[in-house]
Amino acid sequence: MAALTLTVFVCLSLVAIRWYRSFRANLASAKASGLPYVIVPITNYQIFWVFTGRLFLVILCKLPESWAASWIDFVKLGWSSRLLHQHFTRFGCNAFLTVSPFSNVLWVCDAIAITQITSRTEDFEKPTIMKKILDIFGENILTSGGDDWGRHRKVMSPIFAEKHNQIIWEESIHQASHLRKYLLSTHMIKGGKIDDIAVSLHRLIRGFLVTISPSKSHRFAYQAYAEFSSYISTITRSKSVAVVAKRKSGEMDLLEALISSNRNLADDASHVPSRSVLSDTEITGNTFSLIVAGHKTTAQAMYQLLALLAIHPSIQKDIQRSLDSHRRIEPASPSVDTSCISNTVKRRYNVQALLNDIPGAALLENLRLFPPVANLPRRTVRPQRLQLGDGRTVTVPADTEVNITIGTAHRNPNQWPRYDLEDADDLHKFNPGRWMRSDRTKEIGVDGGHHIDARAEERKDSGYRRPQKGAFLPFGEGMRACPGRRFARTEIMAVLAVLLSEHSIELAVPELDEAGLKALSDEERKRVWLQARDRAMATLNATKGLALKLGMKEEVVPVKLVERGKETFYDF
Ligand code: HEM
Repeated sequence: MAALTLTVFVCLSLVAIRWYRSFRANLASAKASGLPYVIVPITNYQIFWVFTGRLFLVILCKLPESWAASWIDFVKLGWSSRLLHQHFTRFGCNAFLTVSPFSNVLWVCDAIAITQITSRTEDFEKPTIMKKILDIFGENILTSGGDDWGRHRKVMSPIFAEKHNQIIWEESIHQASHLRKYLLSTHMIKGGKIDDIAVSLHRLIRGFLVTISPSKSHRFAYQAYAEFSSYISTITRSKSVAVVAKRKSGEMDLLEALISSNRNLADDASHVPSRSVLSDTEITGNTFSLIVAGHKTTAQAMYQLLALLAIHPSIQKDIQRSLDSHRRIEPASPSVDTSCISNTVKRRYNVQALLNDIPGAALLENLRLFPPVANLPRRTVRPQRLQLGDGRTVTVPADTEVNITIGTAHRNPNQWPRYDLEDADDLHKFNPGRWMRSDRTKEIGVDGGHHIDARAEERKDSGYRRPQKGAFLPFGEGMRACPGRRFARTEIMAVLAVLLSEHSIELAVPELDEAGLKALSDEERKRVWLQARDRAMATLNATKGLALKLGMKEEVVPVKLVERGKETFYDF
């Protein structure tokens, strides 16, 4: 027993010495960096903290405020989405370091610095923690780096081509028509908790693939993993067969296009080294990456936009007017037959016209306020010089975890013009008008920012005001920017067209049925509406970053779909 105690004591002492040394080194490099810094006991990047932090936080939160006030926020996941600019203001800088025995973390919402970080992909690389989590079905575009990433991107690029937009539009219209039918039959999306496969996958990782664990959730997670693996393999095999038949006709869906692109490179192996071709496992990994990168992000953006429109009926009206004005004149009756909505809407709208008008501006404003990807993680291997917007040049130490806080960058008062000069809270408000070049009613003062176009490609297809480069990046920036952004925008426009051309989305009040709502006096109705609106806004504001959702159940805003003109709350 004494020997065991001694061994444990020696081991713990060695670990403590190691941590102390590493802390000293991290502190010294933070001091030399020229950046403000704060000392914290742990970083969110420690995998064991990601999964157990909530337990320890219960204890840490009981510490006297004088001990913990300076650092407690930084050990909580998603602090930047909740507190936004608060700590940046405290440090008087749009970038600062947290220093711990494990690593230094750079938190940054400075547009000039962000642009350098996202463009210097070798200096600021993707961290390996993502790799451990997202490689479970095979290496893929999300987790690879350097030449390997180039290989994945090259094989995948044909599936993001403009010509596939039509498939996306049509399929989205089709799916949205089902959603519309569902909403009309069940009356509302009930407020409640979200659960999905991502939760199961998260549990799987947390359970360290424990197939024989006594925990029900671990076993459920393993089952989800096994079923999903088998689903992806089956679908990939069947698509491989389909590709052979469809290769000439050019009528391939996205997965078929991916497989075909890989085969084309394989056929061309005499000109291209064969290592540019993806293995079967990598194809499976990339199929999974599309689901991870494309599904949750777009679903989240769509949900938030619908909730915001239910909270802002007058903006919803503007969108409906825009849908009306962009509706092509049909030779047949303009009234919509519910059974064939997909065909009518498919023919009626031009997605680009919608993107260029209020619906597109509302989407941008939604992505500004609630970017589905809240943080972009990067990492330095060597010390890196970085220029900040205030003119200073600092040195980010080697082995620093870099965290671009997108949500904070999107509401950074130093980089964003105010739309409404009289409203101090303007940047926290949903105001699609701020994007419209034609809306010159309230011209804006910019503190240190300029209106310059972020991407030539996006400039081409929109008449929007563009914020300073690095200040708006819901789809990332630089070489690793989201290749699916056009898809996402098309999908979301299709959903708006199907749901809002003949109907309105309204906040639901689960505690009152239709009869109860009808019986209310105007004054009571207004009170109920204001309460529902404040509750809904609080729910949206409490939404944390997407990555966090992998392990958490979140409240959603309850909404319902009603015929246009028969809304309960439309006149407030
Ligand atoms: C509103 C919806 C979406 C948002 C907000 C979004 C956001 C992002 C962001 C921020 C990144 C960059 C990550 C980084 O730099 O670390 C990214 C990358 C990526 N996205 Fe999206 N995305 C969306 C939809 C989609 C869709 C629909 C697809 C596919 C169909 C997709 C596929 C990808 C892929 C493959 C990457 C990795 C690119 C690379 O590393 O080269 N995304 N996305």
